[in-house]
Amino acid sequence: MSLSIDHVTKRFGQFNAVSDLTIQVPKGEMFGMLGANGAGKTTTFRMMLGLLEPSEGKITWDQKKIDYSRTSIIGYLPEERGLYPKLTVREQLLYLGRLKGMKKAEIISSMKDWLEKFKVPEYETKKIEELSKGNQQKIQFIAAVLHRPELIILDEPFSGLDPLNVDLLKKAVNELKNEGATIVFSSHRMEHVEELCEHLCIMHKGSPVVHGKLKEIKQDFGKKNVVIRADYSLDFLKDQPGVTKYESNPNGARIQVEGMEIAKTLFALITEKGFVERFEVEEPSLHDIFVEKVGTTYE
Ligand SMILES: Nc1ncnc2c1ncn2[C@@H]1O[C@H](COP(=O)(O)OP(=O)(O)OP(=O)(O)O)[C@@H](O)[C@H]1O
Repeated sequence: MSLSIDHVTKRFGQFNAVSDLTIQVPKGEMFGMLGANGAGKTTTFRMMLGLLEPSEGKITWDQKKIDYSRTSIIGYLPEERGLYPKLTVREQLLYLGRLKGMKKAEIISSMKDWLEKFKVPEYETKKIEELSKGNQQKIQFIAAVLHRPELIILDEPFSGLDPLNVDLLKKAVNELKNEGATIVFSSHRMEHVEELCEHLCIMHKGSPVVHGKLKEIKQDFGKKNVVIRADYSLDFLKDQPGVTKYESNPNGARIQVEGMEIAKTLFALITEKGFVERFEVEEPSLHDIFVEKVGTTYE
C-alpha cells in the first residue's frame, strides 16, 4: 500500500503550478515536501486529497483515488487554519470527531490523550479564541489526527510554533509513524525534513528538483563538507584541486570538496602545517544540494 503520484501536472490557465511530479510514498513512512513560497506544495496536497483535479496524471492511495469528503482514512492539517473561535476546544473536537464518524467517548478519550501529550490538559474548556496562534495550531493538529487516520497530510505543521512546541510536534508525528501511519508534510525548513524523513522531494517553481531517499540523495551527490578548526589561516587550501567551495570563519574554515580522497589530501596538507583542533568530514546538507542543482539559494 502506498501513496502514488504519477506524472501529475496542475495548470491554472497557462500557468503550471505543478509540473510532471512523480512520487511514491511507501506505507508507514514520513515524507517531506520542501519548497519555497509558491513552489507547488499546497496544490499537490489539494490534489492528493481530491480537492483539486490534476490537469494530467493521477494520484492514488492503495491504488484507489482519494475522496477526502467521504473517507476517514485521511487526516489533513490545512495551511489556512480553520477553527471556530467561539467554541471550546472540547466542543470543537467533538464536532470534528463526529464528522469523522467517531463516537463521543472515543473523541473525549483521544482528545484528553493528545492534550496531555501537548502538555495543555487545561485547554479542554477554553475557547479557541482565548488561545495563542501556536496553541490553536496544536488543537488543529489534534483535530487532524484525532481519528487515527492511516494517511496524514500536514501543510506547514511547524510554522509559527516555538522551539519547545516544534519538539512536541516532532515527537507526536514520530509516534504516529511508529504506530503505522503514513505521513506527508510540507515545510520551508530543510532541517525539519533532514531530521524526520526517509524520503523527500524539493519542489522548485512547480517541478521536483531533488527527489528520493535522503541517504541516497546525499550519497549520489558525492561532495562532502570538511570542517576544520585551527588557529592559523587555512586560505592556502582554497585553490587546491577538488575544492569546490571555501568559506573561512574566525575559527577555521568550512570547505566543500569533491569527495573523500580530496578530504584526505587536505588532511595531509594541514597536518604538515601545524596543530589541528578539529577536522571533520560531513555529509552535504540538503541546502548544499539544492543550491548546486538549482543555482540559487532556497529562501
Ligand atoms: N487556484 C489557483 N489559481 C491560480 N493560481 C494558483 C491557484 N492556487 C495556487 N496557484 C498558484 O500556484 C503556485 C503554487 O502555489 P502553492 O500554494 O501550491 O505553493 P506552496 O508551495 O504551497 O507555497 P507556500 O509555501 O507559499 O504555501 C503559486 O504561484 C500560486 O499562486
